[in-house]
Amino acid sequence: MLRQPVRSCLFCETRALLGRPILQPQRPQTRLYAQLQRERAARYAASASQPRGRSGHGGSGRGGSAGPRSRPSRMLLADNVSRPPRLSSDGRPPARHKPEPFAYLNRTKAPPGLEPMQGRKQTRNTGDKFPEAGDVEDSKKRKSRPEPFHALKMQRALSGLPYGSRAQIKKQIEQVDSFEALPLSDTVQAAVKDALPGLEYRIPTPAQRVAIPALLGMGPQKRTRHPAPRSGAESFLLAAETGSGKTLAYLLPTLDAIKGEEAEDAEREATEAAEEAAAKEAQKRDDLFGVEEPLLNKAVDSARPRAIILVPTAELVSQVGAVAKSLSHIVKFRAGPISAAMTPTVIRNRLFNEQGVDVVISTPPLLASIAESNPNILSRVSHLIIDEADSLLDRSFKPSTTEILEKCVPSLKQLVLCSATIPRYLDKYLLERYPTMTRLVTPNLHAIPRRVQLGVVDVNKDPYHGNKMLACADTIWQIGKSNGDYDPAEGKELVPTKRILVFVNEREQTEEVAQYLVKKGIDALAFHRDTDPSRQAKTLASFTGTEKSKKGGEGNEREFGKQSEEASKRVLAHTKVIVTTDLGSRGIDTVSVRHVILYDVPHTTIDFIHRLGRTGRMGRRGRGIVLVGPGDRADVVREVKDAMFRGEALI
Ligand SMILES: Nc1ncnc2c1ncn2[C@@H]1O[C@H](COP(=O)(O)OP(=O)(O)OP(=O)(O)O)[C@@H](O)[C@H]1O
Repeated sequence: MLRQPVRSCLFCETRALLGRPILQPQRPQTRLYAQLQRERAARYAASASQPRGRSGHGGSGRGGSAGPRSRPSRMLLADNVSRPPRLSSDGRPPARHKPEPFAYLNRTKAPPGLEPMQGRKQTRNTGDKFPEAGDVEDSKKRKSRPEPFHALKMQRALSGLPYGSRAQIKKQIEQVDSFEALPLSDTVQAAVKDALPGLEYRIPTPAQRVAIPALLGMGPQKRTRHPAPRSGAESFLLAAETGSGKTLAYLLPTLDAIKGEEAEDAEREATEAAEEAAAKEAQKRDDLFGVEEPLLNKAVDSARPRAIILVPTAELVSQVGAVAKSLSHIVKFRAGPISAAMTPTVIRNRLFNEQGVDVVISTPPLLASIAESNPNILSRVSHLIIDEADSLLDRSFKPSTTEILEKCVPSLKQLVLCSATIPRYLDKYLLERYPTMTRLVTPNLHAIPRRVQLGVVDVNKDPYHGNKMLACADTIWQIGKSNGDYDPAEGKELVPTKRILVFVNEREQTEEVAQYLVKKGIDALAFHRDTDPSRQAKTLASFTGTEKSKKGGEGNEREFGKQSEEASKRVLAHTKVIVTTDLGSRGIDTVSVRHVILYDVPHTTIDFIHRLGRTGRMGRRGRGIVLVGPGDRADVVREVKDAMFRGEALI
């Protein structure tokens, strides 16, 4: 009986019809190829005698378990595949008929005839030849090196300062190693010791070394593109990193200058009075029957300060006012700090004092409104200082700041803008408005102090699962519980209580986060623009180290402790927290703060610098912790962290 053929697929039938393997390659029968075919045929014949496997059409199974009638794999390599090609009689590889399209792959040297042609554009790696293996590696290395500030370049908020200029400034200020080396008068020198009594405070900071000689008209100054004008006020931009003593850097030369002016005025008045007396005497001698003129009381020169310092917040008014007051004991001048947090009576008494006022410290809106009703108040100002200039020339403060500036112009001798950052908008504005302005910058401008470390908490991970408030509370508990942060050998202030600043981006969040922290047994207070001014001062006092008396300190302890004890039984002892916005990040000298938590990733590097600048002040140690939650720019945080690690300036 004729055996029925096994049911097979179209593929097998077609093969049977053709009488040869259907996918037999149509290549020229070279000797090597013929040998390969013979070997394949033998293997095929051997496998055909084996029992049939599962594969219907004789193809090999997937995992390489070839069936009995399986077709040999087309991927099989010839046994002699690794043999080098046979050389011709002159020792060269046999000539090919046709150059294969991929024949030039994997070569490290250009084949003869393919050398670069004359006048052809050369490759970047080697200049005039085909890249060597080493060159290729070099270029790979160059390419693979991650480009710094990739994410930050997208926002690029700060104006740059070349590293060459930084090195030059560093070299220039190296020689000044004491306050005595600075061109300050003896009285001001003596006052420095009074204002900075600690032993560690004997060396001027880079900001002071750069600014003091320049503001006194001595020392090397870096001019902008245009030469300084012969007449009119001199203008300066003092930019130095946070916590670098900028207040004294502008205050000391200003006091020196106004004391000099005062002495000149007194001398001139004395000469004028002597001349007047001599003239009267002569007139009396000539006119025997003349009636003596009655003595008139000279009008008191009240509310006509010689210097004005503008700052953005009431807290800064009291901070700078306190420094000025401590200097005034020796330098002998009258300082009048005024802010909206004071009563109208206090403001009036400070400004319209019958003994006069020499230096007024104020916020721009308040002074602008006073100057509207009393224009005389700005008629004698010779020195105007705009502290935190990046804020005061920003949209919200700019109208009142420029109004004061314009009113001061007729008598102004020196304008000083002071800031920890030079944002690009400020740079542009100053180049247009004050093209001759002298820029006094420090070598570490825009870098976060070296002793500040940055940690990152990934809120998306366990155990927070995106809950930022929980992550914040947990971080604070960990800081509060740790005991390794306070090193008595490190600074004079051994802080028994840990002070932590938490920065949020939106004002509304301050209350929300503070309340949550209180629920978790943490002593936390919200600090924002709408906080009651007297409470604001109390809240900040223990953070800025301005609480002097024990009584005041106890008051603050009570202010802080009250809420958390009410809300929770489990209380984190010896830890105080302020939850604040950018308001708390400008200029406030929070010397006792060792930890700053960035609850939100700041919008720009400007905010990074100011917020992290509340810790690690004046060479102290500090730690910043960023909570990176869902939707936060982790790439920006990574780049800031890398830059801090390398000690580089942010962009
Ligand atoms: N030469 C000095 N040596 C040691 N400490 C100093 C010196 N000059 C100032 N300080 C102290 O450094 C601290 C910071 O000073 P200041 O507030 O002026 O810094 P800043 O540069 O204005 O900071 P910010 O940019 O945050 O406004 C103050 O406590 C001040 O007393």
